[in-house]
Amino acid sequence: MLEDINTVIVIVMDTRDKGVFLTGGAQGLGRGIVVKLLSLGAKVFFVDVDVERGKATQVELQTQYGADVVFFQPADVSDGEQHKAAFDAAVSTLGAVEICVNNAGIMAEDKWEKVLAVNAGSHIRGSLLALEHMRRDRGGRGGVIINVASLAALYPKSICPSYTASKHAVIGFTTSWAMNPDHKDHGVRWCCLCPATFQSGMVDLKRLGDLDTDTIAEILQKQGFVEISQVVEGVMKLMRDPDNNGAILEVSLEKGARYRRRQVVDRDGVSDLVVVDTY
Ligand SMILES: NC(=O)C1=CN([C@@H]2O[C@H](COP(=O)(O)OP(=O)(O)OC[C@H]3O[C@@H](n4cnc5c(N)ncnc54)[C@H](O)[C@@H]3O)[C@@H](O)[C@H]2O)C=CC1
Ligand SMILES: CCCCC/C=C\C=C\C(=O)C/C=C\C/C=C\CCCC(=O)O
Repeated sequence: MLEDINTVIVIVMDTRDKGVFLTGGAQGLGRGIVVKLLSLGAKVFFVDVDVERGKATQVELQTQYGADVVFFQPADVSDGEQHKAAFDAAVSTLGAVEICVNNAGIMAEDKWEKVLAVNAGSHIRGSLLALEHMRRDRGGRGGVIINVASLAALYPKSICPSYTASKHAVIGFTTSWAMNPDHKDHGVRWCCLCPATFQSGMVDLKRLGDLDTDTIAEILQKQGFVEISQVVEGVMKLMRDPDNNGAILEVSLEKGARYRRRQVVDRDGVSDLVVVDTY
């Protein structure tokens, strides 16, 4: 009797020896992603505007993983020149960048121009720098760009309109590039991460400008937090599947990690968008 064997072989992106450029890696989610990638054998170049914390993180991680696999450069990614200089330094240090994580972000409703410059501007610039470097049709190796958005990219949030606008911009930009007809030639995948609230420097109520901290504390208490480790696993999920492009991955307490939308790359080109869920 013949057995019915349905074997599905999934080849995941191997992160070993891959060059990674990440923004906002000194603490919080960025640091969590750096640690995970180092544990999987990647080489990471991270930047942060917080010089002291960045240096301390570099020293700690070099002691644990080796001086030749993790590098920190101070940079304010709302400044185009600093951002480009840091990306160029990453390429010359690592040889090539195949994974770019645009993670740096701020919440400061009283400084909306800065919020847009960091949360949207640096994600757009970082993506374009990475695309230009990675694209196979111009001599690169292909790769993946992960843009860290938020649940606030998917819903209106009356408490932080500028932050919400900046995150909606990230989704619009990333998913539009994912539909680019040259995808097959350039070989660069585009993904967005949309986590719910997790404990980090951003959830320091002293840093939230003139927002009503009592109300916020009450809301956060009621909602609860996802773990950074869950969010980091979401990043890995986006990164690993080499056919995954145009994905929006939500990570929430209620639903765990689930795709809102993704576009699977067909070997002959870019397939139709697969709408997994709508809101
Ligand atoms: N904490 C949360 O609940 C959530 C955060 N996010 C997003 O996750 C990302 C990471 O945030 P967290 O880890 O929570 O915050 P965090 O404040 O702990 O870490 C952010 C890092 O980015 C750095 N940074 C800020 N502005 C920068 C600039 N101009 N140039 C370079 N580095 C800069 C900070 O110095 C900091 O080290 C952000 O994009 C944030 O919007 C998304 C959903 C939920
Ligand atoms: C001003 C609210 C502070 C919330 C905690 C700090 C950072 C959270 C960043 C996020 O990206 C979390 C995702 C979405 C929540 C945004 C605001 C929460 C407001 C409450 C709500 O309407 O859900």
